[in-house]
Amino acid sequence: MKKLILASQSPRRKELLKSLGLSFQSITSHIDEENFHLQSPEDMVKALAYAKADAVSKGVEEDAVIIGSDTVVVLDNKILGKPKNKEEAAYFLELLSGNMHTVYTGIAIKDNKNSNSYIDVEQTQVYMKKLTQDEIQAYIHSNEPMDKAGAYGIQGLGAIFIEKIIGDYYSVMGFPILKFYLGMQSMGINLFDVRDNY
Ligand SMILES: Cc1cn([C@H]2C[C@H](O)[C@@H](COP(=O)(O)OP(=O)(O)OP(=O)(O)O)O2)c(=O)[nH]c1=O
Repeated sequence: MKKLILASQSPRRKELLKSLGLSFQSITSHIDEENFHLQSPEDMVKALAYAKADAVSKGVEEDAVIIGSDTVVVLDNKILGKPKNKEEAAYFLELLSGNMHTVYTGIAIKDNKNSNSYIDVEQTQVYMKKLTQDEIQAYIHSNEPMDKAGAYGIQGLGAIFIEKIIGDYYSVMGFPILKFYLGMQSMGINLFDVRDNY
């Protein structure tokens, strides 16, 4: 039976995959994300998602399917990853305040048995309300921004700042569920069978 492996340490990705009723193991990949910064956001998140899956695939058994994902926030051609400190989190939130930005999430699935892979990217537009300095500081104080691309979490307290989104909510959270389903399908793996048998 094939084994499902999530090449991620992200609690959000684990939670979303779990919500589909899938059993999986998660293994953290150690990729130097700095090497991927010169490309377009689409290419960057696809390359990073694949690099994470590929790195983990090398250390696991042949009969495994490995899933990698990567998320960035983009505003006016500026790529915002995870803030390095609270000052950078405040800077990111000031940029996003009152504006529309795009969240890009790449997904890669690699079947270790035949080396087949699927790589895709989802884009979602997010509209954030105008934030006051007090709101920015109070939000940073909650600590929620620190491990998240763009310094906010749509699924947590950050939800209070979101006016609307156009696109896939789960992709903003870090894992594009529909693309995952379609990707598995394109590789000849039926998620309904996986739920029951893996
Ligand atoms: C925009 C946004 C991002 N995020 C998160 C999803 C990702 O975990 C994180 C972006 O960082 P990533 O570098 O994509 O992933 P990660 O380092 O958390 O985990 P791994 O590389 O092991 O898979 O930002 C939210 O949780 N909510 C949001 O609204």
